[in-house]
Amino acid sequence: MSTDSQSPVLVWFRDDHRLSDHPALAAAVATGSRVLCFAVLDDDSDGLRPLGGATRWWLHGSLEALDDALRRTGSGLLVFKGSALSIVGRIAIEAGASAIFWNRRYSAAEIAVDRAIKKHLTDLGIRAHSFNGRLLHEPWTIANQAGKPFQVFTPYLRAVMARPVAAALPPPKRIPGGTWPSALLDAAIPVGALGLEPSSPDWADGMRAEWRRGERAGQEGFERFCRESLRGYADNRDHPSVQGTSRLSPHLRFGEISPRQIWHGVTAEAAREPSLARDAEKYLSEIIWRDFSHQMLHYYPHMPDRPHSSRFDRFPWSEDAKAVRAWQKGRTGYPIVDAGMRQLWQTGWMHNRVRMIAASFLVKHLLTDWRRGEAWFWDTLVDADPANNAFSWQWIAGSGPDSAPFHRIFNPVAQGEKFDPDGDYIRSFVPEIAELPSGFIHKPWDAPPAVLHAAGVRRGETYPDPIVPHGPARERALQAFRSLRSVADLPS
Ligand SMILES: Cc1cc2nc3c(=O)[nH]c(=O)nc-3n(C[C@H](O)[C@H](O)[C@H](O)COP(=O)(O)OP(=O)(O)OC[C@H]3O[C@@H](n4cnc5c(N)ncnc54)[C@H](O)[C@@H]3O)c2cc1C
Repeated sequence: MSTDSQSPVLVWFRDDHRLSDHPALAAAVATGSRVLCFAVLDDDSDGLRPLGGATRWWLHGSLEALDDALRRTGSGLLVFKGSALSIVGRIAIEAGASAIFWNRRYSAAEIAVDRAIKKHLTDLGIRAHSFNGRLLHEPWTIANQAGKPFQVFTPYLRAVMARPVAAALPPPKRIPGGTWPSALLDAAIPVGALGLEPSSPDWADGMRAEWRRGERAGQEGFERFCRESLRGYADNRDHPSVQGTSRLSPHLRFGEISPRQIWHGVTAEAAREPSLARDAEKYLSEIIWRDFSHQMLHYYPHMPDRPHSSRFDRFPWSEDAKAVRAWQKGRTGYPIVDAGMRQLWQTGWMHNRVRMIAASFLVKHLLTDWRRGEAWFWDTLVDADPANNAFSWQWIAGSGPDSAPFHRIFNPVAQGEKFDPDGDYIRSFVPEIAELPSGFIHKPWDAPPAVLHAAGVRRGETYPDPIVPHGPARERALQAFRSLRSVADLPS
């Protein structure tokens, strides 16, 4: 790739906040030109969903860490705010750039923005080069025998497993940074002035205590996972009181580690130690779920907004604001649901098994439209991801492609007893019932008065009774689902 060696080239970072395995950065450095790096906080482009509170908090630390890493390597990061379409052309012209490099994005709205920018730059004689830095395989590279996107995960998984994954690139040793023109230095906004971190009130203490943001933290987290938790992952991943999963989701969300790095790292572990094969395969299948949900969002851009299966268009959702509030605050009276919702509020993350239980409770026990839950997770998860979040909510609601059937309704007590048998997870997030013996921790309402008294629990006062009884709520959900079927079966 040749460029005018007098002119700088630009690298536009977008949710790929790392130096290693960054194909756009590597290609920019390979030109031999000076390399100027920037990011854009874009809350304004049509169709791009503004970040929620927790991801804004993460983004602050992620951009600071990226700037720091770029500075240590010879460059640095400028951050601009506004619609990318209006800003990126201006940056390229004022910087006198000969070319711009970025890693591709996959939602329809993102692609539309990128295409428009590319055209604008090309008209100006500035070359735009794009790469895959986000997925194992881009959506259009995996198709079924009819050349169509897979709708079902298992054959998709098989197709991916049969393919090689491109090697992960090393970080550049040195980036030949350049000088930004003063007009752009003036237009850029220091990360601290972007207003990404909450101030009054500052609700991020729990997240600060839980997480380190940035590439180094992501890479170290991955090494720790391989050392300590990859063995046993297939069994432990369902137990929320065990450190059994990688907790890499926010790092993957912001591209502080790439799926290729994970793929090759885990594959190498399994090659070194064949007894890890089952755990490695299970873990890689989760990384493939991530690719699959990105493929789905790419081909079905409505995924966050409306049911994929149109029969759910007329689902008789109920609007019980008080019940939704109790769910959000972790006050439903079902300890496993409440523990999950409080973990989410305190730390910005929730264990996958508990996400499934809590989401199912909202959609099926409370008959709340899954979009309400999706929006709450979007605002509160540090890993809130347009593809994974929407796809997972539709999966739970039964309206998505290859979903759990609607009539599979989790019993929150049985789920708690199965996956948190001693109640350790519940005890860490629902302290007001922590003294209950394990036999009652999942159903405090069954505990005799003496047991409640000894544990300092006053039903309905220190801890709520269930806001809906399981049996009737389950019946109501099934009834609603049946009504849908009969409506769908009517001749139109
Ligand atoms: C209702 C609901 C909403 C969800 N919303 C999100 C979201 O906004 N962002 C998000 O990253 N994940 C989401 N998930 C998927 C999953 O819960 C998280 O990816 C996982 O809990 C993250 O923890 P981990 O990194 O320790 O996972 P691990 O078990 O260590 O998995 C490794 C990685 O694989 C990917 N992955 C794992 N499970 C899934 C899955 N079911 N679908 C797609 N990718 C997966 C993630 O990138 C994850 O970091 C959601 C699940 C549910 C049920």
